[in-house]
Amino acid sequence: MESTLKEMRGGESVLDLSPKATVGGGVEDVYGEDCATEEQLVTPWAYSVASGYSLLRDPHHNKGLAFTEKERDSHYLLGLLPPAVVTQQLQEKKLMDNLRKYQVPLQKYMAMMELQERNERLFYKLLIDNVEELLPIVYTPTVGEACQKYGSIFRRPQGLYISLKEKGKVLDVLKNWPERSIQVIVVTDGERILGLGDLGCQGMGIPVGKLSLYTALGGVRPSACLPVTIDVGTNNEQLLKDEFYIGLRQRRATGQEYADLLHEFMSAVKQNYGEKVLIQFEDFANHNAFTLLAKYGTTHLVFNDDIQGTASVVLAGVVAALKLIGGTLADHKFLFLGAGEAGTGIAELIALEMSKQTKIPVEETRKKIWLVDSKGLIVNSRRESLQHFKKPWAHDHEPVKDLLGAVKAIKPTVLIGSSGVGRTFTKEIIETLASFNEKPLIMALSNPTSQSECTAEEAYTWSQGRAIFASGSPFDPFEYNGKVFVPGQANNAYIFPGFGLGLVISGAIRVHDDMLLAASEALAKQVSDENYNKGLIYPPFSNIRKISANIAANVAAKAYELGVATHLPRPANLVKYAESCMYSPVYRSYR
Ligand SMILES: NC(=O)C1=CN([C@@H]2O[C@H](COP(=O)(O)OP(=O)(O)OC[C@H]3O[C@@H](n4cnc5c(N)ncnc54)[C@H](OP(=O)(O)O)[C@@H]3O)[C@@H](O)[C@H]2O)C=CC1
Ligand SMILES: CC(=O)C(=O)O
Ligand SMILES: [Mg+2]
Repeated sequence: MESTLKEMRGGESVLDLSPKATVGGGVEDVYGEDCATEEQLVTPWAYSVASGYSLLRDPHHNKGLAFTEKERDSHYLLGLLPPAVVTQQLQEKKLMDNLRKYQVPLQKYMAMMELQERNERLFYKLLIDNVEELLPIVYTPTVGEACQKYGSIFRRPQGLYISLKEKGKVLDVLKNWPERSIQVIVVTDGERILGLGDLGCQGMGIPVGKLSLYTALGGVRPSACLPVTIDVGTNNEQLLKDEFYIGLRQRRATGQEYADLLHEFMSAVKQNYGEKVLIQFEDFANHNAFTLLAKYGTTHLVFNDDIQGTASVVLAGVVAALKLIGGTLADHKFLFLGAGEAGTGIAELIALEMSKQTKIPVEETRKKIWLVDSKGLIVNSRRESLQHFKKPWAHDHEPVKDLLGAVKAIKPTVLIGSSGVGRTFTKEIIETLASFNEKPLIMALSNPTSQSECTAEEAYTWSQGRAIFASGSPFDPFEYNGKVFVPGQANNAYIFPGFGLGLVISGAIRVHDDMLLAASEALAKQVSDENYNKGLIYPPFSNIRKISANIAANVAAKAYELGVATHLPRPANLVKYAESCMYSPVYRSYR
């Protein structure tokens, strides 16, 4: 190995092989075979060229019937495939026809997961070309049901499972993952999966789904994506009793035990993959999410999708909606149902943007924003008992016990649902909101569809067709009084793929709030007059790769401006550069 490396570097030895040398990290010697001391244990990695039967079973390289005659001959595939040779387009047509025959969304989900494990490029070709049709399958709402039933539908493991049993060995577990050059990790501990609560280890469906969007929507290579589930147990009694449950059968570890495992994971990731790997926290409960973000925000490239990605997408929707509802951001009054990660994250970014636009301090602009939690309106008299992330929102007001009371008292122009509880925007609430707003903006963000604060039909009907409506999970267009209303999807899926791509292409080492604002601005700019005419405040997902390239470019530009970009020199045209970096699912020809 030493001589090979020496040859590669023109004869100059770059490794310190002295007995003192420690096991190295980073990209040069990720697995430490080269610089380990004689006493240290190493992983016996072997590279081989896939051919024959193993080539057909390798999802990264398998092309099924699309292998050409020449490839079949030179890769020992003769006889292993029937004679027909087809194009990727025909494979796509056949699979879409088959998928459309399934009546049950979960069957479609399972068919898509099987495809991902059988032929990765074809999976991404389908997802990219049919994004609006397949997003509700690989993502919300179906992924929620898949997580609930993950144990029963489990066939082959996807992603990396790190449980309390691996305490002290997390670095070794990372080394078991077959890919070495990782750029994006999405990690969950499964405690707040969408609005479905604690699904423990079965939350794995979320990092897997999010990362498939990183590739399909943002163009990050699949091999650079690593889904991780940290299993510290579950407090979900139903799962603990479920014979098919795939996780640790114990109640959740908390306190120091929890913090230690998370810290070991964060340290091992940095040691193994270096400084520039993006770690996206996903669907952690809020009592851990804010702490983890604050703790690792200064030492790692971390991003909390539920707090920050959601904030960026909602701010973009609100800014775009101003064209329809009128006024500036600071002219509006916001009321949230739900004061957790999503609610307070969005509120803070809106207040920040208002402050930037008006030059009024953020402590003042926050006063335009009100939040309701399970105990009612967040007001000053509750301050002492509030969790830290709610305190900035405790304004002077008498106590109000519920949302209807808050709508009447505050008279918001914008109503945002981030409670995780379905059907909480009742007829009376929407009618009251519509009674003092010509065009109320209603965003029912909670996922999956069952947890949406109201349906599109309810929002349009109860506001007599005046509401501008967007929701976290998709709703079909709805006809009211002869007019078709198209609801937008206010989901962080618009942001995180492009945001992550922007970090990767600039080699950013830290995330900054200004990058969230940059992403938001890029998204809002993509809404066209044609979209506005349909009542949409987001562009269609069918344009998502172009949208992601623009978001990535704006985020990367901000990273360069802030001096946290390490990919130098800065490419002149960042949109073109982002596009040129995107993964294409088209089959490659094999020699
Ligand atoms: N569309 C999108 O892109 C995104 C959507 N979401 C969705 O938002 C929802 C919330 O997520 P997140 O913020 O992380 O969750 P959290 O658990 O952090 O916050 C939930 C908040 O809702 C409040 N709440 C719960 N039940 C009620 C109720 N009956 N009445 C009033 N308030 C209530 C809680 O109150 P208390 O604090 O008193 O317990 C808490 O403040 C989820 O459904 C999630 O799927 C999240 C991220 C992105
Ligand atoms: C969309 C998302 O991240 C959530 O609902 O948690
Ligand atoms: Mg989430």
